[in-house]
Amino acid sequence: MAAAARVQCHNNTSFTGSPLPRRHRNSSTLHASPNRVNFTPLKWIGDGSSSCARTVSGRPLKGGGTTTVRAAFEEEKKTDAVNEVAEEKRRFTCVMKFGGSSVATAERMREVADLVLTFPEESPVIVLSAMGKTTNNLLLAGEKAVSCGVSNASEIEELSVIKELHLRTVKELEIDPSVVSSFLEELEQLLKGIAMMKELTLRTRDYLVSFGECLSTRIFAAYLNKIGVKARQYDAFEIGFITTDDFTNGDILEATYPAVAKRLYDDWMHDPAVPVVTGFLGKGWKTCAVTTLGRGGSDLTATTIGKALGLQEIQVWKDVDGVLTCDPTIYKRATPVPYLTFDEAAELAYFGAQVLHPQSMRPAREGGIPVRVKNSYNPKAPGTIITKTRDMTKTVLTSIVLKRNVTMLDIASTRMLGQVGFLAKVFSIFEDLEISVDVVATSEVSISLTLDPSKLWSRELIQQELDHVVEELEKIAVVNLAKGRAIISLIGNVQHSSLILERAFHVLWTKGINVQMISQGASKVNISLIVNDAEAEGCVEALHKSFFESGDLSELLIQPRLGNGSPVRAMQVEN
Ligand SMILES: Nc1ncnc2c1ncn2[C@@H]1O[C@H](COP(=O)(O)OP(=O)(O)O)[C@@H](O)[C@H]1O
Ligand SMILES: N[C@@H](CC(=O)OP(=O)(O)O)C(=O)O
Repeated sequence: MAAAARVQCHNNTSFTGSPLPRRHRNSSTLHASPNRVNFTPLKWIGDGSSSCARTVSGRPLKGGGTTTVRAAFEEEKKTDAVNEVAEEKRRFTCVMKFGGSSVATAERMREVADLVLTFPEESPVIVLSAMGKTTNNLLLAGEKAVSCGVSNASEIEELSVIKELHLRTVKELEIDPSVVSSFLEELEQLLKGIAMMKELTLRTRDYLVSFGECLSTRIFAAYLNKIGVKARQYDAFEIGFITTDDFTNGDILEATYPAVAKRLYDDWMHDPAVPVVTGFLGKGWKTCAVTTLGRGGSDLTATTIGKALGLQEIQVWKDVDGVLTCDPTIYKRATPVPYLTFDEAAELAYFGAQVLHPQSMRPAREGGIPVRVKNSYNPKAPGTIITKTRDMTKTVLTSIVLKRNVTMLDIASTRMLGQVGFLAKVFSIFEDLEISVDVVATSEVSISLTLDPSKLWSRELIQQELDHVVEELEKIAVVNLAKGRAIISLIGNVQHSSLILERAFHVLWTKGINVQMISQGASKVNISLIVNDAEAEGCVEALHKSFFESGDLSELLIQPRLGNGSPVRAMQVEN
């Protein structure tokens, strides 16, 4: 990231300003001008009437007469003003998002603040998630409130955990507890309200979980101010993050980009301060109520800001050394993947790698902004850099992703409808019921597909919805429903699909595993295999050993030959 310190201006020259107000900077620099944090000392200061005048940039002025000198000086001032506006617009260089694990305690908040200050040439926008497990605790507290009775709402264990964590944090960071106290009181009132109503709607659920990010960002901004770094807290739903009204899973609307850019730039021009923005939250465009972007949605907040401000880089700081070859909690010998394309990262996230939010690559890809995944516990690790393209010549497999608890449906046509009508009808049933389909394999008269469990909120609902789906499908087909399946997604270069499949099937055959369905995504980076859930972890481990721990697979790549016998050139996958 240090390399990114040099900021590229619109006019294609570069400057090395330090717009980040920081404790090391003297206050006269900071307040040199209300609109400028970065004050470039003039090499020559005067009224421009001297015949031996030099320009502010130190170049001798052409011509000697007073009028000429003054005119040239005025001209340079104008150019400066234009450049200054260009510079001001380029004030923010990157967005730095820190997840819950990165800001779990006071100690972690201190370390994150130090980390931000380690890059003195950067001028970041900070995005934070809720501290540690706060989102989970808020959700549990809400669920308990529904049935605990008003008089017991204050005693909900998770409420005490949340209060204790945030009050301890402000105490340890030596900041004013009023930063959080009114929020904690309001949270308790909200839980009493839920207890009184005996219901927790999705809208209330979103409002409830928003307390997590509202608290963490207020604490962090107060801490930065305390250590002399001027910072300003923002609730995303107040600064233009406009979403659909799909509570718990809001989709960012286009209007967000200009609105967020305007607000952050305007505030910066008026009174520069490091923005500290709540991740995960938005405002429904019709209801004007607080929405959330789906679990892990702070990544999406960060990439949205990156695109809105046209930043140089989007950084997402996690508790792992980047995107790994598989989930380290499934198999601990996973290793970092240094480079990924947006396509690979999106596919990986969509198929269940918790490390990135599934939608978060979209704004980065649209804005052409590189995303760097780093470890806040180990900042020296290079991490993963995600870009539009990368050299895929030697890439076979990049990562293995496991999605558990998947339901598979085999749907065979009763031939009441023609081939086209059959497929259309099947998918319209899923559309009507708003059920998301993950992996599909189809023949003329039968379809096998899997349903995404995370799109359905609770277990009861899953059963209810499944019954409904089967009922509808049985009007046109014979349906076989199989629960307890898992999707193993092999993310890599599908140009080498034969090699990938040969390896994968050999490994699974050796283990006596029966693959129940296979699908190759149109994205050209994903091959999905469906196996029994109970066998899935063992499969991932065996596949990992074979693909990543037994020599360089690229050496096995046989240069494909064209018809005239010449080798195919190195391939660059375009997304
Ligand atoms: N392929 C993968 N690479 C890295 N981490 C993964 C992968 N798959 C799953 N994970 C999990 O994602 C976690 C990091 O994501 P997340 O919990 O969202 O971090 P944060 O809360 O810090 O944003 C890791 O601790 C790891 O367990
Ligand atoms: N706090 C929210 C949003 C988020 O992005 O969290 P994290 O960055 O810790 O995954 C959640 O837990 O879903």
